[in-house]
Amino acid sequence: MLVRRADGQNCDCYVIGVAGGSASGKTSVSRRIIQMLNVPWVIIVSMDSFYNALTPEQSAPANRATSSMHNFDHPDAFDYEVMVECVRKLRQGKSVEIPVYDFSTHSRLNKTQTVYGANVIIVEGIFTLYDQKLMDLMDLKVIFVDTDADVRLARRMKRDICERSRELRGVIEQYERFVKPMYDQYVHPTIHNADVIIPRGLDNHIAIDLIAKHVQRQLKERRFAFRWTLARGCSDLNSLPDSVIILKQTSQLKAIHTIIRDCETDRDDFIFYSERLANLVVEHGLSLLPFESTTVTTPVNQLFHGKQGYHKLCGVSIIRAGLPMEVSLRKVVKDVPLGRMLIQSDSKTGEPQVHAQCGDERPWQAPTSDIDATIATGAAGIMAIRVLLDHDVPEDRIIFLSLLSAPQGLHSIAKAFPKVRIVTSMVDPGLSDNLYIEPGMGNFGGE
Ligand SMILES: Nc1ncnc2c1ncn2[C@@H]1O[C@H](COP(=O)(O)OP(=O)(O)O)[C@@H](O)[C@H]1O
Ligand SMILES: Nc1ccn([C@@H]2O[C@H](COP(=O)(O)O)[C@@H](O)[C@H]2O)c(=O)n1
Repeated sequence: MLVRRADGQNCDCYVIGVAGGSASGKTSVSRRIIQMLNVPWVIIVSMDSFYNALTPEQSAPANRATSSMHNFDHPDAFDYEVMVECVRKLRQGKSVEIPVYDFSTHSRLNKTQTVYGANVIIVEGIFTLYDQKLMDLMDLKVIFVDTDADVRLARRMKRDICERSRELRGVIEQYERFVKPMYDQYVHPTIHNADVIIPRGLDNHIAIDLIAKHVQRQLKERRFAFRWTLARGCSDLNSLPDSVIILKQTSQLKAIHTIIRDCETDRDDFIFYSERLANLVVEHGLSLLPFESTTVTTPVNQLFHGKQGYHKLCGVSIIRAGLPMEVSLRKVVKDVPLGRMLIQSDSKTGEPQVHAQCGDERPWQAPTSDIDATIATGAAGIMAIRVLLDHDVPEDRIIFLSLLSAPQGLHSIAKAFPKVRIVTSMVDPGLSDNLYIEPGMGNFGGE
């Protein structure tokens, strides 16, 4: 069953907004909710990242001396357009570049942080319940952390001096001139937009527990949605994303596929020919690696100008379907470090879940080959790639190798991770009602 919201959108993830005065505990409450939720892929997006950059005049050294000269507590201090676009994309499972804000210089740094879509997105900030377009993206709108003003001032003094390089006098001046009046005029009235109000913030264990349980229930109800949303999210099955590389459809390749797909083929032949197919895919994937020029001396004392590159490679296979391909990678690249991931389908829902990850003694390095025998909806592939990204593997260094794919899965992975290249030996027309590739090659890697 595909769960749909009243506005007709697919429920692909759950967005919670956390609003409240400065130092009321928004960040702390958001982190606590993550702990209590205990689900994979939860991210916090802070409004602080979307402060407008000061004008050159405002940021001149003379004016920068104290933060009490600028009003950072007025709703206009934020770039809602960019923020709404970021949250919208994250909600669709796409990756975004979030600006990095520096509180000591009141400016955006020249770098961004790549954030990937998640199951739950927590958006926190003083004005998260101010902008209608932002609130329209929220499922739980949300928690207004209402904490006493004197408690907030005390926390803010401590935090701003220790973490934001501020002087005590400046913190108090800023508080009296901007923080307090803006809170009374603009922040506090947004309490009317909240679905849930938490007095005392982090100390209110019961309220936080209730919220976590509510979100868990909602996620449970939607657990069918992930694979179905991916499968149905692709409208154009005839064209494929640019990041997909399909092996040349030669007669030899088709002959190998014919043997593997034939239900009459015996086990030995199946293993032999699927290994041959895996070798072809692995070899093609390796040809995409960056190679450096090098020169060697031949046995007749002549120079040969060649290439080298395998030393930075690491393979990660998705258990169990990816294991036969691991053998091919080991055959082609001697001593390649290998990691493995177990992504199992939930027995009732079929939803993929990461159960275990293990690497060999060497850390996962870039470039990395992520290998799975088939890509159907792309759900397991997306999970596997997220794990690699969490281990700081750059997206553009990941090459996903697969023997057989469905267009839906290729589109899903490419939409979420456009920089990941996907090599596959063949693309079948589509998916069956129970989300198997058709005509397919059966349960590859099964008993
Ligand atoms: N219930 C609490 N008890 C004690 N300190 C707290 C509590 N909640 C938050 N803090 C502290 O107050 C400061 C501001 O909290 P934070 O969660 O960052 O607030 P916000 O995100 O609303 O600005 C942090 O140093 C945090 O550790
Ligand atoms: N350059 C800046 C930008 C913002 N502030 C203050 O930060 C507060 C919001 O952040 P919280 O984590 O406390 O929600 C806001 O009240 C601004 O006054 C700043 O001091 N300098």
